[in-house]
Amino acid sequence: MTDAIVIIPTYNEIENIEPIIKAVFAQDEWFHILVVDDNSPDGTPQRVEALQSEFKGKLFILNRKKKQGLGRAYIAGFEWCLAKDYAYIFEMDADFSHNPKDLVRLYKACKVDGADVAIGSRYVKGVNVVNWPMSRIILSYGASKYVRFITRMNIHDTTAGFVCYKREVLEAINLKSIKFLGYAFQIEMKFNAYKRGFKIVEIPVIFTDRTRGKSKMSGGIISEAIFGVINMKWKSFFKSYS
Ligand SMILES: Nc1nc2c(ncn2[C@@H]2O[C@H](COP(=O)(O)OP(=O)(O)O[C@H]3O[C@H](CO)[C@@H](O)[C@H](O)[C@@H]3O)[C@@H](O)[C@H]2O)c(=O)[nH]1
Repeated sequence: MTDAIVIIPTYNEIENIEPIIKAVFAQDEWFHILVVDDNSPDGTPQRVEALQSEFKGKLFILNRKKKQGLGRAYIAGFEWCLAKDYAYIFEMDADFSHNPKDLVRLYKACKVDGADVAIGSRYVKGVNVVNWPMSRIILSYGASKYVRFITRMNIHDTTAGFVCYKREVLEAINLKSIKFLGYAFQIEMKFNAYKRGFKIVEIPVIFTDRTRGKSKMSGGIISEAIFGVINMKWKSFFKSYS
């Protein structure tokens, strides 16, 4: 019986979805996968469904009606996983920017070494990013520094999207209260775990930019993060995290 599931959010990932599913199952035969798709028009959900008979009982898909952002997709995925009895719930991109081989390192950090949240971190020592344009590195690294300054969280990679959460963390966070839609969602989740005193560790990983398909990064996602973080910190003065 497995205790771990990897959530992979997808929007138009037809070129990546089959290889990433196979790469995850190749790491650990016990991992399950939940793909959360926002009605991708490129056939991503149909490709997942076609693979379900090959990976019976361990590959699941949550089909959502329309594109509502990374945050909403993950919240729906977390709720799905919490309704089952998974103890370790992962976030991972579909596009191989996160190396599936690192899944086991994050898993062990939680299961063996006792972390509540294990972050696959690009910025523990310097910048471990391959093939990103300089503008994107500056944006991401700058965002992490900015968030660290505003929130005072002792985390280097606050926007990381490669994370293992212990079930208890997701149960403690009021998921309905998580408002951000884009990558700021990643910051809000970590802030909530940090405020509640959960043990958060950063496992150094190398992030490699996608070679297939397109990033969904947009100006709206950036401004949500810039202004949203200040708002989140301000509201935290009046909020109880117990
Ligand atoms: N279901 C769904 N999935 C989405 C949506 N937007 C993005 N995704 C999926 O979420 C994953 C990450 O999206 P990308 O658009 O590839 O992200 P990125 O630009 O490479 O951004 C990376 O860096 C961010 C900032 O550091 C991270 O916050 C982010 O998680 C990711 O690792 C991919 O699997 C993509 O298909 C959405 O609205 N809905």
